[in-house]
Amino acid sequence: MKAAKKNLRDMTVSDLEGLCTEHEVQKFRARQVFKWLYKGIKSIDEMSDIPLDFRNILKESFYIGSIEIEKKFLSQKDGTVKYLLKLKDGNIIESVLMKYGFGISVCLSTQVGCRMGCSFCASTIGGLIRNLTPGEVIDEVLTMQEDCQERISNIVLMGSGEPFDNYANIIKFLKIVNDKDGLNIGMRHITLSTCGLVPEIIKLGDLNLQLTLAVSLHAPNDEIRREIMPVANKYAINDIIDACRYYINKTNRRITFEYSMIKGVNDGIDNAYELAELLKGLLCHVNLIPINEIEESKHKKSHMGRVNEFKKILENKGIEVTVRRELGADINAACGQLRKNYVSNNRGEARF
Ligand SMILES: C[S@@+](CC[C@H](N)C(=O)[O-])C[C@H]1O[C@@H](n2cnc3c(N)ncnc32)[C@H](O)[C@@H]1O
Ligand code: SF4
Repeated sequence: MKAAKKNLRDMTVSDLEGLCTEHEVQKFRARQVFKWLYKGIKSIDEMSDIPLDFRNILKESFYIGSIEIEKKFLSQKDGTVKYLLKLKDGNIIESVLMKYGFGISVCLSTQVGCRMGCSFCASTIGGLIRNLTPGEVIDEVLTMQEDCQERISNIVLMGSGEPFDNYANIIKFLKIVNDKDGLNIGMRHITLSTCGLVPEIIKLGDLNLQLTLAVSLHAPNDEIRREIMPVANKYAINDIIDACRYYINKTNRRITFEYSMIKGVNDGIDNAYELAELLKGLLCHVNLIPINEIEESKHKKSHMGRVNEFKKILENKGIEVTVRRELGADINAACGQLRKNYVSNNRGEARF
């Protein structure tokens, strides 16, 4: 049986060079083909300077990916746009476009669903359906860029899914995004957020990519973390902090710790002191986020007064803190909420 065709945007320049070698085509054609993929073409036939023979070879095994906009929601409050995007196989993902003073930032999904089971997160309801390919994540960017008619300058991998649970594809995605003939977005304009998979934090540190790593900590100790994040049964908080220290030493980059504040669970004054102690001496920044409540979870958001008290304690201990601005609050702000409301599914169990 013939293998299914692949999205040509899954290929890095070196993958395409491999293809050239395989078909005895001159290597420089690889970059030529790659360049075309980011010039807005919809078919391989539009690659006018690529010899017909090679175009035919490409057409046998590849197509140029595209994603359909299924629905679009525009926030009346701040101009944030949330998209429900339909993949080739019919799966739905959500992506968000935000306008800031410095440019346009997009928040991308890396998987269809997620298997990590965090108790406050809508993305994990229904479990993991499948990983996104590098080209599909690229196509999220291109679809939003075409729709808004402006260049996207910043990327955050903070939509549905755990990027480190799809490590190889996400590294490929980063290479393509960063390539001057790809999307030409500098690593310093990219943030990757993880729930704290220790081996992958170390592997990424070894690559020294200069992107911003955000670690979703959400608790100052293992006991509270295990209550809300099943992944904490696999990786202890001290091992995460050690991996972060390794990452900082390798890259010289400041790490962001995400701390979603849940009333009565992780927002105690003692929790703030414990967190300050845990992060003492680390090159880091803490982002406090009052959780977005979702109907499937009993968690409630912390009062703003408590969030500010928590912030002050960390600041007094010398830790840099911001309280994250809530964008698109009027259009299902919690990540995964739009998709979940659109696709009805059974709750998936985390496997730890
Ligand atoms: C959806 S996750 C995707 C990236 C990665 N899986 C992670 O957990 O860091 C991005 C961030 O959104 C946070 N998040 C998820 N659900 C939330 C909610 N209901 N309220 C506030 N933050 C939430 C996560 O904890 C994480 O910091
Ligand atoms: S917070 Fe991140 S890791 Fe946890 S369930 Fe949501 S997407 Fe997955």
